[in-house]
Amino acid sequence: MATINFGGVLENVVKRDEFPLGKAQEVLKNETVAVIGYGVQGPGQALNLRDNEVNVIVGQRKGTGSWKKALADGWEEGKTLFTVEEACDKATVVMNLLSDAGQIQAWEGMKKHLTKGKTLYFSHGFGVTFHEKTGIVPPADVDVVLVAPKGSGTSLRSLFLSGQGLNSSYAVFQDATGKAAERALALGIAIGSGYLFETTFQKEVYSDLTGERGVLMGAVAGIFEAQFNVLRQRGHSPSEAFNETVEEFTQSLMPLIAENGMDWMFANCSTTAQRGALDWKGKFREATEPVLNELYDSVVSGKEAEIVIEANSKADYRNKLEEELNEMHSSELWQTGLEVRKLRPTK
Ligand SMILES: NC(=O)c1ccc[n+]([C@@H]2O[C@H](COP(=O)([O-])OP(=O)(O)OC[C@H]3O[C@@H](n4cnc5c(N)ncnc54)[C@H](O)[C@@H]3O)[C@@H](O)[C@H]2O)c1
Ligand SMILES: CC(C)(O)[C@@H](O)C(=O)O
Ligand SMILES: [Mg+2]
Ligand SMILES: [Mg+2]
Repeated sequence: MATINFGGVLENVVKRDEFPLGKAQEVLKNETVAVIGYGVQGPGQALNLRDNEVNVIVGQRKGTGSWKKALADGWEEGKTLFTVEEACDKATVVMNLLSDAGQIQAWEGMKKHLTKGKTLYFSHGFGVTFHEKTGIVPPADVDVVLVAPKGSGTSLRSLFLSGQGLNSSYAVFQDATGKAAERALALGIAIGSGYLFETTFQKEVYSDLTGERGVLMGAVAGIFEAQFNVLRQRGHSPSEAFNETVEEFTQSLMPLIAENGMDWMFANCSTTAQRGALDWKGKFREATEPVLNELYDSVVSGKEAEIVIEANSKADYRNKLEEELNEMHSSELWQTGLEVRKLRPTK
């Protein structure tokens, strides 16, 4: 553990140099780790574990698109690729990476195989925190831990391959063996996390649901649409509206924020831009803070969880999501984006 001063607040975090991969491999050397679910997070975590020489198998519904993806990634049926229940039976560490709604449907079948001393792992606090809605109550004699990468499974894999890492939070919900924290950290390192920060299942799900509905996805999508619409309605061309809203943000200014913070990005823009942005930033904060509080309340009350469970438990939930994504894809904003991306010079 390292104690880091985050802008005046001291926090303990776990870095790779204190919990090196060798230590993680040692902790996991006698374990059979089953990654259950091969959607987005499943492949990222399973492939990183495999490359880190952890004994890992995959459990997935047979015949699905995800099953085919697992085969294409080199998992072998009957050797390293099994049905969900078979994999849970073989495993000593069960990594539940089914979709959050899928976890409800699969729970009774999985629970049978969670025998004394095994570890049950999640990458979200959803199922356990909202147990009244999900029915997910782990047996008392298993360790229950969480490692939640703060980003897409796709980035978890690509950052691993480029030698970097995605930060993750970790939590222990139940320590039946006295080894739960060590196991969580070992798994966190072995899946390719950058640094790990401690949380609880409840705090993880509250912050995660807020973040993705807010700044990370919902808010950014909404504010892009709003500004693009205003510029188009005021007579600007698609090129101008898109470049001034999205392309400049992702290609020029966002990387500067990532590199050295917001003030650094501001400092690399004109004094004209800095003056105006500093003046308008407060208005945007005031306009959005009530919306974010409304969102947080909706998360805490369980309403967001209910919406997700209700929508994503339907047989055709994927079609419905795809339809909505297609609508986004075919909008003038994102069709402009499609063409603008093609116009990016290549080496
Ligand atoms: N997507 C991400 O990058 C990401 C990031 C951090 C945390 N998480 C968390 O990780 C977990 C997995 O998320 P995901 O986005 O990879 O999931 P996903 O939506 O891609 O689904 C994963 C798999 O679940 C399977 N599945 C769905 N319903 C099922 C059922 N009833 N029985 C058996 N299998 C079923 C699907 O076949 C799919 O392969 C979730 O808890 C999620 O909140 C995801
Ligand atoms: C990648 C995200 C948004 O961070 C994750 O929380 C998810 O649910 O997919
Ligand atoms: Mg999430
Ligand atoms: Mg998240």
